[in-house]
Amino acid sequence: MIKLLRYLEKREYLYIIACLGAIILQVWFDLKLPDYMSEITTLVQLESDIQRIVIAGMKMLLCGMGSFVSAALTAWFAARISSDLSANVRLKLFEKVQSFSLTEINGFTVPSLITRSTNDIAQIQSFTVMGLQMLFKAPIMAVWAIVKILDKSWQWSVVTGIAVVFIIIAVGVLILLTIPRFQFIQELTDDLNRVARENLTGLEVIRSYNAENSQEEKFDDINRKLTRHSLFANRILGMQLPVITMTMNFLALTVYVIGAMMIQSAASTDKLPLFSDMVAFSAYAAQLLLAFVLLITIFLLLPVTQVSAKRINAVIEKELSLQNGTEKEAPIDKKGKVEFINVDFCYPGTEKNALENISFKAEKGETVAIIGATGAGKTTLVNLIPRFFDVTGGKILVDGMDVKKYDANSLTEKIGYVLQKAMIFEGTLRSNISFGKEGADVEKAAGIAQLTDFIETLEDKADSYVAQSGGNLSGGQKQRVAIARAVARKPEILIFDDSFSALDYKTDRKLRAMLETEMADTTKIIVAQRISTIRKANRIIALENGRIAGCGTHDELMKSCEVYQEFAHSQLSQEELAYA
Ligand SMILES: Nc1ncnc2c1ncn2[C@@H]1O[C@H](COP(=O)(O)OP(=O)(O)OP(=O)(O)O)[C@@H](O)[C@H]1O
Repeated sequence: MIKLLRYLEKREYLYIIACLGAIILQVWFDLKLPDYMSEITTLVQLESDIQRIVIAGMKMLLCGMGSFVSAALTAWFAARISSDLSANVRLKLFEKVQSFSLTEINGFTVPSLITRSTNDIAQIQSFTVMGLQMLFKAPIMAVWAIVKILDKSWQWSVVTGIAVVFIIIAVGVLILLTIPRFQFIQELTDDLNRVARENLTGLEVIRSYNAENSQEEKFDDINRKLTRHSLFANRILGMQLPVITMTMNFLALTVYVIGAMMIQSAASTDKLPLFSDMVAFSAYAAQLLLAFVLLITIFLLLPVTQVSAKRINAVIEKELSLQNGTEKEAPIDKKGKVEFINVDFCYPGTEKNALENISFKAEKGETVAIIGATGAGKTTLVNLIPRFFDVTGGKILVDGMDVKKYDANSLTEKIGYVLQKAMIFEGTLRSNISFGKEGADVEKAAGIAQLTDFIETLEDKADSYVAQSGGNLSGGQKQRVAIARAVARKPEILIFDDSFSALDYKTDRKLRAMLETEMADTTKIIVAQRISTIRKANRIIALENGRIAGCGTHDELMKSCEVYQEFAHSQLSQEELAYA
């Protein structure tokens, strides 16, 4: 938690000082108030002038108002500081996650990164807002109140001491009983979110398989557990206030009983000061108890917050597995050239190489295709070019320079990557196509990606609204938007990871023809399952279990590569080849 405080800025430290000032003021007002109570009691007993009583009453009222104003100021400053701190931490976390490679993201997992950026930060924020008020106020209040009561009577001090010990134990036990439950509740909430999310995203599948009942059972099971544990935790926690009130009442009663006995046996001149002291003492004792309740609450909540702080720090301090290079450009002008030299790759945490001894070249403007069975390593291979992962053996050169030497932005600037699953952002078709490239020629890119006909049917053309994840687009439209986005960057290298699979044969053919003419100088690396898509490639790499089974043109592979022949024969009977 302390580590996170480094994200406070100068302005917030000033707020902390102001907050501290407001707290001291509030404690002063709170503890000054019983003095006037005692004064009024004495004045009433002595049947003094009503004016003096009113003045003392006014002072008491002012103390009450002063306490209210300083408490409000404390809350204002605390809210400001905690909001600023969480905003700074959230930004830091976001920036760090942006710099992660897939290794780190897979290591933490996406749901966990989301929870850390939301729930864990919310926990820090609520602890800070509470902590700032309690952590400062409680010790000041406790010490001040002890100083005030010590010179009164040792009998009163002893019963107050007993009440303090009792309340520390009672509140402590109650909180300790509930903390593990709350941690469990957090896990169950995650589970509930997971099932609810699965339900919403898989609605069509659930309906078409009549699986509503089994989904409902899953939900019901977690929901029941959550309700049971929440009920237990809240019932226990609900006991806290009655225990505190009961202890305070008992303390007040005992102070009055002891006071009554002391007054009875005191000399008549001491009776009145003793009575006033008793009134003031019970008010101080109540404040002292409250201070300890605050302290114990904050100390017991600290471990839970500590867990959140550790989870956040783990992300912020995570060492990047990919070190960014410094070179912006390769020393020799070989634009668009990609070369794999004896590349091996093994996923973190696995033992078997996903790729082994991969070597091939793609010259500027060439089309190199990669084909292979499911799990052969096609996606893994193309993911290594923009450095989503680093090779574990051999090297990859882009424009003649090792990809590890490039500054990350300079490398990605050269590459237009279309993922297997098209990623669409909420916005417009235009914002999606020009994504990451201001001033991109959206209409031209849309033309190459065979989107123009579709755009023309829309009322707002390229400025038409696109829902989150492309919810209002078809699979093929999404893929074409993603292709247009990659093309709009005018990259040196275009990578298509099975990006034509959702297109009909005719659109696929037209799109490839446009790529050949309009992007003639761009190197194209195409992962595909259809022979028709890659038949005309300059080079085709047939992958089998992470190794190259054959490399050459379609005709060469048809003669020499068994893996490729199997692919071709399985598709020859289909219309596909005829369209190629
Ligand atoms: N993040 C990962 N961690 C561990 N192993 C992985 C990971 N991603 C893929 N693999 C494994 O690496 C191998 C190659 O996977 P890859 O996704 O590259 O195959 P692919 O040829 O693209 O398959 P498909 O055509 O089905 O997309 C598979 O055995 C897969 O299980």
